[in-house]
This record gives sequence, C-alpha cells and structure tokens, in this order.
Amino acid sequence: MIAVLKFPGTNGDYDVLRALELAGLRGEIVWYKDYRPGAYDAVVLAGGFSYGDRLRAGAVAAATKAVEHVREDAERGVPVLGICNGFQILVEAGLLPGALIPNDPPGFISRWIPIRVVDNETPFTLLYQRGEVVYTPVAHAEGRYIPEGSPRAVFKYVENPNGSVDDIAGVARGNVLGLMPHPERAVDPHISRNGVGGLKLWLSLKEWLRR
Ligand SMILES: NC(=O)CC[C@H](N)C(=O)O
Repeated sequence: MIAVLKFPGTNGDYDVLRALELAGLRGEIVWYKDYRPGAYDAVVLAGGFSYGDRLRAGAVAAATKAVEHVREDAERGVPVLGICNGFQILVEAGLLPGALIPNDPPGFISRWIPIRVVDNETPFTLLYQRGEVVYTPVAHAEGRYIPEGSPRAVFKYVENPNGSVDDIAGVARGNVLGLMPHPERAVDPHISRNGVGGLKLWLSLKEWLRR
C-alpha cells in the first residue's frame, strides 16, 4: 500500500491516487495525523498549499510528527516522493538538500514544460532512458531551487521557468526524491495534449517494489 500524505491545504492527493491507479498500484490518502511509520511500501507527499504556504511553502508541514515518521520510513529504505509542495516540505525538513525560494521572475507559473531525466537509478526513474525528455505541468510560486553542496539532480528543466540553479527540477538523496513538476498530471491521454510522460515514474515505482 502506498500512502498519499495529506495536510491541510494539500490539493494534489487525488491526482496522485489516480496516477497510482493507472499504473496498477494501490494507494490510500492518509491524513497527516493518521500516518503511522512502518505501515507503507512507499510514501508520496502530494502538491498543494499546505498550511496556506505560511512562513515559507512547506515549512509548517515539515515540523509535523507525520514528517518525522516519514523520515523514519525513509531511513528504513521506504521510497519517498515529494511533488511540488511535497518537495518543498522534504527540503524544509532536511530530507533533501538545498532550498526552494520564490520564482525568478516572481509569480505563480502554471504551464506545461519539457524536463529531462538525468538520473535513471532512483526507484521512481528506473524505466526512463537517461536524457529522456518528457512534458509535465508546473504550478508553483516558490520553485526556484538553490542547491546546497552537490545535490544529486534527477530532473532538469529543458526550459527553466523559475531561475533554478543549474536548471535543477528534482533531486534525490538515497530513496528520497523531490521535484517541482507534476508527473501525476501527465498520465492520462484523455486530458493531456502533451503526452503521458509522467506515467513511467509510477510504473518505475511499481517495478522497483516488484524487485
Ligand atoms: N502545486 C503546488 O504544489 C504549489 C506549491 C506551492 N504552494 C507554491 O506555490 O510554490
């Protein structure tokens, strides 16, 4: 069972659930107060505006017991994925290195953009070719990635929309991955005119869990 973690203000949880379903995976939306460590095969922190992005996007959710439990699970080897606000939460909690600051140029962006898979050795990217370009929606105001040390970049923007250093769109540490684009919104041919490039991310997880 895959947990789709929900905080007050999370809005991407049903999209993740649907993507898991399309990939043939079983998911469950888990309210943050109900999250129990050791109970799930993988965890997805979905996008949205947890706690209204107060203080900094992701900062309040990062201080919850639920994220402490996610950290314990991550240390046990459970794959953890943070999408957009989920990525912001993982960075704020120190599970991933660096910082996500307001976009440059400033403002909320919402559009499809091409991204490149530069590392296909994570539990979420193993079915992609290295260098493969996929189209995904981005929808954020605080997505400018500032690295700390030499982070392991997994996705890079082909068209950098937010001023992220080195065009970094997603980073991993061990079995934890975070990215600003929304792979769960690029899975359904009925609503996507830009392909279903996000689907392989969910199929990769399925393959990783099978192995
Ligand atoms: N789609 C999202 O997860 C939004 C992320 C965050 N609230 C921002 O605007 O930066």
